[in-house]
Amino acid sequence: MQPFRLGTRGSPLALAQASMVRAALYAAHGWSDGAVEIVPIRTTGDRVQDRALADIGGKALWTKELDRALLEGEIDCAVHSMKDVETLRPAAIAIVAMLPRADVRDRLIGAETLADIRANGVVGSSSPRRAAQVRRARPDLEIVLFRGNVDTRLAKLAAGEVDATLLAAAGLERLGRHDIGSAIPIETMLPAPAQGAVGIETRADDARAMALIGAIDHLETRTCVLAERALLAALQADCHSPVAAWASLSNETLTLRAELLAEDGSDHVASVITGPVGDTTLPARLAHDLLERANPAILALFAG
Ligand SMILES: NCc1[nH]cc(CCC(=O)O)c1CC(=O)O
Repeated sequence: MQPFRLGTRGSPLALAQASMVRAALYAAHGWSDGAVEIVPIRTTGDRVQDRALADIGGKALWTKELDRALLEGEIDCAVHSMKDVETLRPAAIAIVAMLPRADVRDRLIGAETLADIRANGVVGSSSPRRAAQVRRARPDLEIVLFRGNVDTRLAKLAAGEVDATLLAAAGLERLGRHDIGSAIPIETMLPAPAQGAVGIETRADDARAMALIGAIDHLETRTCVLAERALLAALQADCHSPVAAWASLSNETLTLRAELLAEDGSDHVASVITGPVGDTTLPARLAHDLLERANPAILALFAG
């Protein structure tokens, strides 16, 4: 039988995530070694390292080549960090499953807490959300563009290019580097929508792949992450928009928290909504509340 082909980006983090999906498929279906083939696909986002991804085409940079390979049948499914997947997906592609979510927090590397970074210090980040949240806590800090994979960033930090940087705990964990830096509490730094979640997409008309992948879905994770993505859609946020969101689920009750920030962190608006998990109006209602209370400087970054 032809192996089940699992498309992924080729970065160390992406390959680690693809291996996790392969292991989950082996466990769910009792498949033996070789039944799944990991197919690395190079994306534009992997090639361009010197500019913020928001400035060169946004999240599509990570998905375009994988979408093409999926739609043309070169792969049977595509594995993504859900954080990097555009809010609006082609109708022919379905987000079928997510692995159990990892730690959603950011980790600070180079200092124990934001308060410990030296006065007027420099923090490396290319995330509008992290930049705004850091400057809200520490308006004296300078934020400089910082991209590249985890090892590249850590090397730049070690070389003294910056005093500190921030990385998702989930990515560090998956690379076996969970000991690096210290976790920033969610109350200080609400994470990016979908942070910590690995998702798998198939063609919407491929019933076999949908069933095989559906078997490894972690429903709680998918429910929460889809609520966070629905919020982004309702906000008409793009990757320039400093937005944080985190949904959690307990006893069939969904709690969705979110925060919109001014780019320089000088202003923000935060809100939370709670309701039955089946109530699909929660994300749009939260978005409405946030946009209604946001000042013009924040509003300019949202609603298209
Ligand atoms: N934008 C890059 C990216 N996409 C997903 C992760 C981490 C893994 C995750 O959030 O699931 C990272 C690196 C980071 O933000 O530190």
